[in-house]
Amino acid sequence: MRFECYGAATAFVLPPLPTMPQPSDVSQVLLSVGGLVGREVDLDAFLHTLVDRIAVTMQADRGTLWLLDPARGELFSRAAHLPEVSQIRVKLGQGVAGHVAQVGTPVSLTDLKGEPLFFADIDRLTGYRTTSLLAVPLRDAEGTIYGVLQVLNRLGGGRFTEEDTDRLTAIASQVSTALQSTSLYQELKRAKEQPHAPVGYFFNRIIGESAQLKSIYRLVQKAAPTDATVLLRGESGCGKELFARAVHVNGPRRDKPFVKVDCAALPATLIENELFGHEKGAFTGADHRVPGKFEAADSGTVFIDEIGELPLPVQGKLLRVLQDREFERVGGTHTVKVNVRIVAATNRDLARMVAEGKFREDLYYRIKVVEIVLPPLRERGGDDIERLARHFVAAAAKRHRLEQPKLSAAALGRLKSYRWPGNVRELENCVESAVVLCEGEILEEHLPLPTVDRVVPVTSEATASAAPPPGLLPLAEVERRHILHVLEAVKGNRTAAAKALEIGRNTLARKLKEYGLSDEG
Ligand SMILES: Nc1ncnc2c1ncn2[C@@H]1O[C@H](COP(=O)(O)OP(=O)(O)OP(=O)(O)O)[C@@H](O)[C@H]1O
Repeated sequence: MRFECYGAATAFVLPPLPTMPQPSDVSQVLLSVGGLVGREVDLDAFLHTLVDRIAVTMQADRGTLWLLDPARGELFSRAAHLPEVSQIRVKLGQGVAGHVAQVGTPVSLTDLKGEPLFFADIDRLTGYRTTSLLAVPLRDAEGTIYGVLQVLNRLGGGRFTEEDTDRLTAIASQVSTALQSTSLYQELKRAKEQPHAPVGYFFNRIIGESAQLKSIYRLVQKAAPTDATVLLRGESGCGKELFARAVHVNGPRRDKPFVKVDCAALPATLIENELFGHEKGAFTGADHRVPGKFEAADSGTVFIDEIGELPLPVQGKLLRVLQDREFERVGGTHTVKVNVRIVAATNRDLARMVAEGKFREDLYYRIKVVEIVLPPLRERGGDDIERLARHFVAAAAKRHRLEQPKLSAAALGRLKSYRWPGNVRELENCVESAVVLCEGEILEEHLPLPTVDRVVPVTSEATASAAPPPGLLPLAEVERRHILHVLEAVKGNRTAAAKALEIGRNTLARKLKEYGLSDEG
């Protein structure tokens, strides 16, 4: 069994269930859930609501929707009351769910001690104590099993009755019908058509259905199961790290560490140390041997973010890791062998850096074995912007425990027409701010967006003009906003911001002061 943590997200913690819910009948669960399907905004949220409702209807403490990953012969928890871990995977035939998926008949258990079907490892690892359990198979329109619906711990004690089994079976058949109108169904269909393409948690936190993103999903699906080095290119905030994680969790190293090194966040002098570690006595104050990220990631993946910032001497050392999987720690002579996959990302034009002698050509070719170019948000089309915006509205409302606001047509129009220089990260921040500031409905005025998007037409003539046409921003304002965008894009890292702006850190500090922006951090 494996526990997997997808992406940066931590386990999905659900609000507590109401105590002792009133029993309601099957049609009632599905009636309420049916309404949600039509408004599927976020598949994760939808599935969790579904599991919530099922648990309440079945008077159970917890519920799990397991799905089958045919390529690996495993079941994975696609949505569950599972605050302890992100996901559980079990082999077909393993545990009650694995058994039900294999034989296709429901199982109800109460006396779990010594029960051979019960896989106690899950309880041991989560710390949850299962006292009763009911699991039924989920079948598609042709009757093929593709998952299991399971509830745990009947409220008030005792076992799940035969009537409960019938009720959960009826729910399972209706859940299957409901799922057919979600993108999950497409995912399952795809898995059937391509039996070697495993399914599950691959893109489940990546929002986007545009043609560009779909072709990227296909590329990731091809590249991930291999050990090929992947280079992700794209503007800041367009999802490079998210896709780097998708490459990792979809590959054979998914159970091993995913270790990130952000070259833009580190002074050049420290990058070598960070990647390769150092020996005791390597420099003043080095009183222990400290392993670097490559050692920490052994057997896993090292994600090198902003690889274009790597100083030339360190580039040589990285090349050796890529060629021979070995290196020496800083200040050491002992050769360390590592087994890592490398995924790198950049928003720089590496080919140009090669031409300018700033990036080693041999390293460039070594890292771009598979090159994935992520489109800027503005090129992904209005539909993807809308999907992302709705997803972020729901996520921000949940995070801040606010009622989910509506998104007015005008606000949505504005979001769709804006150019998003900071890409998805900027959209995420913009929507979050609007969710916090609005009252029940996000209007255009709640969106912290400039009234004029394009900085190009704003010239010194415009600012000098005695009567500038309305709507044109003063140059200083454009600069102020641009600095803010850049800072947001680099998560407030001033060294990285100064680099992106091609100005010194001191100049940046001066400008921040000048524009009344925080001088901190
Ligand atoms: N397709 C997407 N679906 C959902 N969230 C996304 C998507 N793309 C990006 N995000 C979110 O936007 C933010 C920025 O994404 P990420 O950090 O992966 O971008 P990046 O390209 O690596 O940025 P940088 O170059 O600045 O490091 C994150 O919070 C991420 O979760």
